[in-house]
Amino acid sequence: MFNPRFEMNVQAIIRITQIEAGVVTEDWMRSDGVGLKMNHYKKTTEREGHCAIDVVGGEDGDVLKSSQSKSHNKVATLMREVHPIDDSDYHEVQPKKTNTTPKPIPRVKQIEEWGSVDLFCSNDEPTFATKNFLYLAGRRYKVAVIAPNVPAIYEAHFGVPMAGAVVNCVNIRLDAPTIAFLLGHSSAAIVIVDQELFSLAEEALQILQEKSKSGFKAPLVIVIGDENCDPKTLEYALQKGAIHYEKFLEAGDPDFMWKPPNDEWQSIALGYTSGTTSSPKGVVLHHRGAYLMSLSAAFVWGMNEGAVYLWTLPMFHCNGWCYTWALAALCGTSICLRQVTAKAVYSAIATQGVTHFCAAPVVLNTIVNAPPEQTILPLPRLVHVMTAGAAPPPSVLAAMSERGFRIAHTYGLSETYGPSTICAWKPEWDSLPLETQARLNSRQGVRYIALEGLDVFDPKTNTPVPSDGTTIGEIVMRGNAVMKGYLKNPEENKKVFANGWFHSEDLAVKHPDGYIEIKDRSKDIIISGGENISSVEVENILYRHPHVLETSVVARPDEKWGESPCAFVTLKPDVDRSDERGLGEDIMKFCREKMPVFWVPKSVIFGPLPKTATGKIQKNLLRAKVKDMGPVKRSRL
Ligand SMILES: Nc1ncnc2c1ncn2[C@@H]1O[C@H](COP(=O)(O)OP(=O)(O)OP(=O)(O)O)[C@@H](O)[C@H]1O
Repeated sequence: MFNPRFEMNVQAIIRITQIEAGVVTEDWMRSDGVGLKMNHYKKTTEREGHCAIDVVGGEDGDVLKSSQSKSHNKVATLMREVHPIDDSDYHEVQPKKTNTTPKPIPRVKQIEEWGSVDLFCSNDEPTFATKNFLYLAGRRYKVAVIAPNVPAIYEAHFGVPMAGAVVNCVNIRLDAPTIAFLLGHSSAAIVIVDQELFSLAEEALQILQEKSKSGFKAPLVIVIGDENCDPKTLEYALQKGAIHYEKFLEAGDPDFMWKPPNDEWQSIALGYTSGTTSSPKGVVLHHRGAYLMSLSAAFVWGMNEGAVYLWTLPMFHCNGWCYTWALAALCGTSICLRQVTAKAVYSAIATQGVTHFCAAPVVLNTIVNAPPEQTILPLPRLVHVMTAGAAPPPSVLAAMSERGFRIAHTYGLSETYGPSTICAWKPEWDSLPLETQARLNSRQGVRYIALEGLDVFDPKTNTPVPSDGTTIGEIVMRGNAVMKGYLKNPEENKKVFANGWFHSEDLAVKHPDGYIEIKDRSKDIIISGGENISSVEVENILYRHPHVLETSVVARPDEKWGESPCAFVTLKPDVDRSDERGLGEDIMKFCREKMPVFWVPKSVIFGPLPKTATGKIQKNLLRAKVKDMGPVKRSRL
């Protein structure tokens, strides 16, 4: 098998709970129960103000809602009769038997009743419906969460796995047909949805029902209310038969004692890739990986107890790179942002004592280009920023450092629980010029501590490339911090785990100091006249042009050279756009001075760049656009 099974009897979530609870009270020693976890939460909150969950909203980043002891255990309670997940889709472990005795319930009658009204459970008595539904759902259920960064999605990261279920946080920027596909593919038994996104979920479920023809089992729908949102969306959801999230919690049993997973290999989370290069694939993560990655997420960043973390990174993206669980382990405070703007980020830093946040490079670009009246500089304290998701241009890293942010650059994928490498800072870099520091820090770096193996392989020989900084190969990983596999996708699993390694499809070089540097994704590399051009390197140079706010370079078909670079550029707001042709020529001239001539983009197109919810530029859409434009006709080179 691709991921070695380990014999140590480690139970991920329990360990995390132990860390939280172990520092606080002897109570914990008596049991691993959730009730005691909550005791801990309560005590810590009262004593030290930790573990609070605040919602910061609006343009101003004001705290809108504070929630200090939400009942993860109650969520878990409601799901207690469910057996462990059957993972037979992707490995051979036999499902474990539960030792709870199922209650006799009128199975058929209930299923019919639930299927009948507006797709949702319409039972007048939510408690009854919920408990019974979960029993009926059996042991193969997943709980989908469709929500921005609000406290409920954080809570779901605990309540759902503690119930033995798998949490599937859905990208909220997807359209209804794609969400319908995901819900159908994962067979979500429960959908927890933010009131603002209820109509989207409703549309998705309608599509799913139509497509399913027969055998459609309507999931139970739970709606998260938020007093800061339009009350009409909540009323509408409730009218449609959705259960109010708070009522759902109230219906739980506070004395419920949760059970650890029987096997550390049991699934904890399902997340779909963002689909920037292909259709979304369901990445299944296990408890052991989540546990190890949560601890190393804190460790590599030198995060201490009591960190104040701003949720700029969506929790639906690789479970917030495992910082959801890491923050609980550290008794950290989570500041949630419904919408990320530069103003809200600076405001939260000023008013909430933020010490850490994670963000894709495009978010950093927004922060450095924020109008001066929105910024709070100098920063009131050192703010640590972790960036990943795309290659950060050195110019953006330098600008962030100038503003007093300390950047940790990491690289990884949904398939590796988020980060797999970190560009570990070397003391000797301290004395280097800022630009050199930024260039060194823009390399992807060295293996994360939780990951057993990471290398750059020659794709033909499957052996490591030399550490010469020039030979390009594919980044491969293996070990605990690699997913179990893609859900219901044996073909892809076979492909990505060929030769006992996970194949990332990212192309990189290894430098003599062992640090890796990504040159491109294999699908993004531009092949012009037989020569490889790294779109990342062309972009990094374009980012140095004074008028360029954002850029992305893709291959355009070229009659003479096969492909040639085409640059999409968003100009800074203060640039005079009356002569776009002149601006394009100026950019090409700038490129000619700074890069080999065959790298120079032959077309420059101005406009906003399409992005995913995680801030990734959607090169697939740009490629489709250049395809429509047709090939470059007469190449002068
Ligand atoms: N620091 C980084 N530098 C360069 N590229 C990065 C960095 N971090 C992440 N990436 C890119 O992001 C990819 C992982 O993204 P993610 O798992 O979010 O989904 P996706 O790969 O965009 O979705 P899909 O596989 O459907 O295209 C990596 O394979 C890599 O190409």
